[in-house]
Amino acid sequence: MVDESYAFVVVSNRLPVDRVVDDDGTERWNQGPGGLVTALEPIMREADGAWVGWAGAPDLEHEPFDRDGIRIVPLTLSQDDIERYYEGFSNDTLWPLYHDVIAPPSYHRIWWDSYVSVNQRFANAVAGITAHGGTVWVQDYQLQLVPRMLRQLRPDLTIGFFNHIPFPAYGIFSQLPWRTQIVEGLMGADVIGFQRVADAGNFSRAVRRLLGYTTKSPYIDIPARGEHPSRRVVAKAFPISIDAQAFEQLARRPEVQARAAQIRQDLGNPTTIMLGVDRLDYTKGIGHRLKAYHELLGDGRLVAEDVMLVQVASPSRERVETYRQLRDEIELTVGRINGDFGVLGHEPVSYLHHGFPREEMAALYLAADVMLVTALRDGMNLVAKEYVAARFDDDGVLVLSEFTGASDELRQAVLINPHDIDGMKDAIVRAIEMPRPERRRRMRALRKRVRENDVAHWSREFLRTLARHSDGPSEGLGELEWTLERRPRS
Ligand SMILES: O=P(O)(O)OC[C@H]1O[C@H](O[C@H]2O[C@H](CO)[C@@H](O)[C@H](O)[C@H]2O)[C@H](O)[C@@H](O)[C@@H]1O
Ligand SMILES: O=c1ccn([C@@H]2O[C@H](COP(=O)(O)OP(=O)(O)O)[C@@H](O)[C@H]2O)c(=O)[nH]1
Repeated sequence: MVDESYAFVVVSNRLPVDRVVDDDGTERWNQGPGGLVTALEPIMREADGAWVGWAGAPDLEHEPFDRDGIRIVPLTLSQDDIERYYEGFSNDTLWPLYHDVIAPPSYHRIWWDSYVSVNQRFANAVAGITAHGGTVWVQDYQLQLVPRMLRQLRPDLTIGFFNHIPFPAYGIFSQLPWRTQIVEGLMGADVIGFQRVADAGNFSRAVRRLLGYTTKSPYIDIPARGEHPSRRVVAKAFPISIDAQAFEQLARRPEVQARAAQIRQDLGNPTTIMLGVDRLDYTKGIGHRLKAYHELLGDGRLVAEDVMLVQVASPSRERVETYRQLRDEIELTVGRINGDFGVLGHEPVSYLHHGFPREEMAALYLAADVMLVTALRDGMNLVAKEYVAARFDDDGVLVLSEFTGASDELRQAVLINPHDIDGMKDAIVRAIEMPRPERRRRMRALRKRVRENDVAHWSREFLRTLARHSDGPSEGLGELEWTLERRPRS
C-alpha cells in the first residue's frame, strides 16, 4: 500500500462493495445498491481513483484490490469500533440529532473518543495513498472530522465533503457536547455539500455562532491565523439523485414487467396496490403511515378487499436498541391491521422484512398504483426518485413527505405532512382516486425533473465547484475537470 498513490480518492464509512463468502468458502465482492458508486465509477476509472472504506464486518483485514478499474482499500474496524464509533456515536448520537431528535440522542464520551480515533484512522489511510496535489471526496456524517485531520496531514490536497443526511437547525445542533469540534472538522474541506438549501443555511449559522467566521452564502471566510493564510470555504446544496436512465431501462426489461404483473396477480389483483420501501428506520415514518391506513380501513373510506399495502422494511442497524424497539412496534401494528381487517386469503398489509435486489425493486415500483414516502425527516430519499424513474408508462401517484430532501424538487407529487394524520388520510384517498389525465400530467413533470437532475449531474456539479474553489493548482482536479468535460450529459 505504501507505494500506491491516487489522484482522486473517495472515502466513506462503507465501501461501495459488499463481501460475500459462498458456501464453498469462495469470496466475492458484490456492488452495493447505492447510487453513489454508479455516479462515481466512470470518473474514478478515468481519474485513477481509489475508494477507502470499511468492509462491513468486524475485524476483517483485507489487502487493497482492483474492482472494475477502481482501487478498493478496505479499512479494519474492531468489534469495539463498531459498537462505539458506528452503532454508538454515528447511529445513536449523530443520526437522531441530525434528524431533528425524532428519537433521543445518547451522548457518551467513550463513543466520542472512538469517533475521533476511527476518523483519524480513515484520515491517515487516505493521506497515505493520495498523490501530491490530489483530490479527496469525503462522504457523510460518520467522517465529519476527516477533512480537518486530512488538511493537517496533507495541506497539498483539495478536499470535498458531502453530507447525505440533514444538517439540523442550530437550536438542535447546539445540544451536541462536541459541536465545535464537528464544525471545525468539516471546515477543513474546501467545499461542503448538503442535500437541501436549508441544511447549508443551518451549517453556516452554526459556523457563525461557534467559530465567529463571516458568511455570505455560499461562502464562509476563515481569517488568517499564525502561519495559516486566510481561506474561503463553499457550503452549498447539491441534491443527490439516481441513475435515472439505467433505472428506466431496468423497468422496461420484459422480465421486470412480467414480474410486476406476477406480483399483482400473487396479491390477488386488488383494485389498488400501495407500496412503502424503507430501511426499518424511525426516520421513515412507517408507523405514521400504518396508522393512517388502519384508520382509513376503520372509517370505511378504504375497503380491505380492494386495497393492499406492500411494506418492504429492509433490516437496518439491528444492534441499536431504538431500531429493535421500532421493529417490535411496527410488527405489532401490522399484526393488528391484518387481524382487524384481514379475511381468509387476503391480508391488507403484506409486510416484508428483507432487502431486495434492484430488479425486484423496479418490478414492485411498476406494480404499485400509489407510492407512499412518509418520512418524518430524510436527507433525500432515493426511493421517491426511483419510483418516478421506473414509471415509463407515466402512471402511478407519488405521495411524498415535505420532510424529505426529494420534496424540494418533486413538487408535482402529492405532498404531505406525515404528522398530520387526517391530512395524510385525505392525501392517500386523493391519490387512489386521482383521474388518469392528472396522474399522467404529474408523473411526466416528475420524470422530467429526475431525468435532468440525475446522479451524474450531482457529481459533476460538486466536483466542478471543488475544482473552481481549490486553493491552487491541483493535479487531481486538473485531471478530473478533463474527465468531467468529456463525460456525456445524460
Ligand atoms: O450504512 P448503513 O448504516 O447501513 O445505512 C445506509 C445509508 O443510510 C443513509 O442514507 C442517506 O443517504 C441517501 C443518499 O444520499 C439519502 O437519500 C438518504 O436520505 C440518507 O438517509 C446514510 O446517510 C448512509 O451513510 C448509509 O450508508
Ligand atoms: O430492499 C431494498 C430496499 C431498498 N433498496 C435501495 O436502498 C436505497 C434507499 O435509499 P434512500 O435514499 O431511499 O434511503 P436510505 O436507506 O439511504 O436512508 C434505494 O436505492 C433503494 O432502491 C434496495 O435496493 N433494496
